[in-house]
Amino acid sequence: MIIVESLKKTYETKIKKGFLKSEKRYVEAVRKLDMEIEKGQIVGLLGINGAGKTTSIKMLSTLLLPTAGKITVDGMDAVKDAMKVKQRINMVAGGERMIYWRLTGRENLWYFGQLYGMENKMLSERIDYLLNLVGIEEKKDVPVENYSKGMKQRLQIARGLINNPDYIFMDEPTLGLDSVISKELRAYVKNIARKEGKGILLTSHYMAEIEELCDYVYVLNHGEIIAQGTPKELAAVGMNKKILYLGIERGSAEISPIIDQACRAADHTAIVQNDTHEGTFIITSSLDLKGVISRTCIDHRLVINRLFEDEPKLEDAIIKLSKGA
Ligand SMILES: Nc1ncnc2c1ncn2[C@@H]1O[C@H](COP(=O)(O)OP(=O)(O)OP(=O)(O)O)[C@@H](O)[C@H]1O
Repeated sequence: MIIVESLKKTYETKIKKGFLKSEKRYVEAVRKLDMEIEKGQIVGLLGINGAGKTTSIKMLSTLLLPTAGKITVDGMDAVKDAMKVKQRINMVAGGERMIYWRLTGRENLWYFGQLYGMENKMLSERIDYLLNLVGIEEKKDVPVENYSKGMKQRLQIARGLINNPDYIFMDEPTLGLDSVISKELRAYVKNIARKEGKGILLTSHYMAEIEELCDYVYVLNHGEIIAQGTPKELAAVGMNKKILYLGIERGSAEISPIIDQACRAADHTAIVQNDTHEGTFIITSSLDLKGVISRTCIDHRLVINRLFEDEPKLEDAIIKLSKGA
């Protein structure tokens, strides 16, 4: 398990003040980060631009030294035992960084495997396995510059798995990919966690991706965790009113006051919008009015053809949480 305790990163920068003078400036990119990542789990790290996600991932990947706090990877300190920790982790970045275009897919994996000091036979077997896992075996001897965007990103994932890490940090892995390729890539990410038992930390600007993939989510704002929970729990935060959609067969002008009165009797703040001709209603209330509506329709012999609640959206919750903080 990875345990992150009170992690902090302050960048020190210099601003030019005149010809010879400069002034020191401090940016508190991460103020206090506490989180846990278990093997086989996909954990999301969310936040608006500049919240501190990339800085956090860089510290977890041992690329950046924390100013304060502690990261423990399976009992090992990520700063003191950095060399041992490096063997257990890896990072996958979005876009086209960290791969060499002139080299083939196989040559890229060979190069990165050698950086980990892997023995030739073992590395060769690992590469064959990974090329197969991410589905680019057929193109393994083609230079990467001839790969499609999706293939390059699958190669990125294979590169991130080259040292057979227990934990992978993925920073925007589907950045710039179209929805078909993103979907395909999400399936690979899921497989890596579920079948290979890897612990994954994922940042993404695509909320649907976080909702689909993550078991647990941390929301970062100005370098601090302001909320955490399952995507469903977090999405519910953004929704303080329930929105019900009701459809009634053979809509007529008489139905409208019946539904309106029944809803307002249960919750006087309820708002009922309707289209009598279509027999459709949108009901906004702080209470769950499904039972009231069903009973009213039965009493008045009205046939319901649809009654469903609007699903709360993670995106709305994140915006609300960030604004509130
Ligand atoms: N090398 C650096 N030196 C100084 N300040 C930095 C440096 N890197 C990042 N920052 C600042 O730290 C803060 C957090 O940046 P970071 O890139 O970690 O956020 P982020 O959540 O990943 O943002 P994005 O979603 O835009 O990538 C920002 O205010 C940024 O300007």
